[in-house]
Amino acid sequence: MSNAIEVRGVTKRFGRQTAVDNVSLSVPAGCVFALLGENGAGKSTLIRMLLGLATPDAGELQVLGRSSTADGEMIRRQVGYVSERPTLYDWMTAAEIGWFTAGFYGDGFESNYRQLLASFQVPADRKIAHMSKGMRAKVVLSLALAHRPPLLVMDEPTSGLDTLVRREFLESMVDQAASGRTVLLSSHQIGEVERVADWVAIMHEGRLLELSRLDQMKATTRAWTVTMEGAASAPPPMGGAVLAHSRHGRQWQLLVRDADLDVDATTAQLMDRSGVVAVDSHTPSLEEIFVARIGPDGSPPPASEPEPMPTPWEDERLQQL
Ligand SMILES: Nc1ncnc2c1ncn2[C@@H]1O[C@H](COP(=O)(O)OP(=O)(O)OP(=O)(O)O)[C@@H](O)[C@H]1O
Repeated sequence: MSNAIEVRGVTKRFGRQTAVDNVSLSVPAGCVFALLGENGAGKSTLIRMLLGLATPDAGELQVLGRSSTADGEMIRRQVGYVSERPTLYDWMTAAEIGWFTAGFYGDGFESNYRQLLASFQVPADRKIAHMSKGMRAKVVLSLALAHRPPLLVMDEPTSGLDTLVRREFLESMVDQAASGRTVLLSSHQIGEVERVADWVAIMHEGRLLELSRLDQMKATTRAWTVTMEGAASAPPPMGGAVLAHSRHGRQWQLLVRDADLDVDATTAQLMDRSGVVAVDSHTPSLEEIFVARIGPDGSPPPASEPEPMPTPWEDERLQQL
């Protein structure tokens, strides 16, 4: 199993601001990998370094086996990139932009591009200036895919699009991954990312807080509601790491990470404790996990640090793929 992207100990500073702080991660080939984080978390800076558009102060980045610092131009030729603020020539039609861009790529670009436009139902003879945001986004995606890149990198591709177009866009990401392409997606749309991502990394103030397969993250994390007889001043003790806790009257709400999670046994143990009258639990959404890790107002999480999740290169199951 090869990795499409390798990032090792990467730091990037702008003056006194550390935009990316000692980040290491791997993106396995053929998956949809989502980079989540609030504004200013460092996602775009990391993506720009991967594509050789910014230089790290420390660490190494590799994309498709090439060094981002030494081979940035070659990487940008191989990768399909949708930037946060893509620019298109407004006075061109969709077809003219394809013809223009084809000059930078090899044979087949223009016919692939025309097919992609047709599949997204974008009229080739329409001027960019006369298109909706959603239609422009589809032109940008068609341009990024027309040279059939093995890796598609998208920085907030769905921001500003309406729900239906966002959904269509993200579903096409899953199709891309199903056809063997790797997709790196940076996004604020946590609910939608949850529907498409295989792997999730959560960044906060330049640091990587979570890195895991999404299914593994959800299988090892549980949201508990424990109702007490009276207002207890401390939450009930839990096995595993408490990512966040809060109290509402007689109820404690806890988000707990436990690699050896046994819901029935934990429920029974909690019910056995004096003062506990009811225990309820559910698998948390990615958004609940995100908020617990980042803190509701962007502040650091209040409770104990969780065990780090296995990194892609340590995850035995992944190595067997
Ligand atoms: N060229 C630059 N010069 C100075 N500071 C920068 C520069 N680029 C980014 N930063 C700062 O680095 C930090 C990380 O920014 P970055 O754009 O990477 O975050 P982000 O996670 O992509 O946020 P957003 O989702 O808002 O785009 C921010 O504090 C930002 O202001």
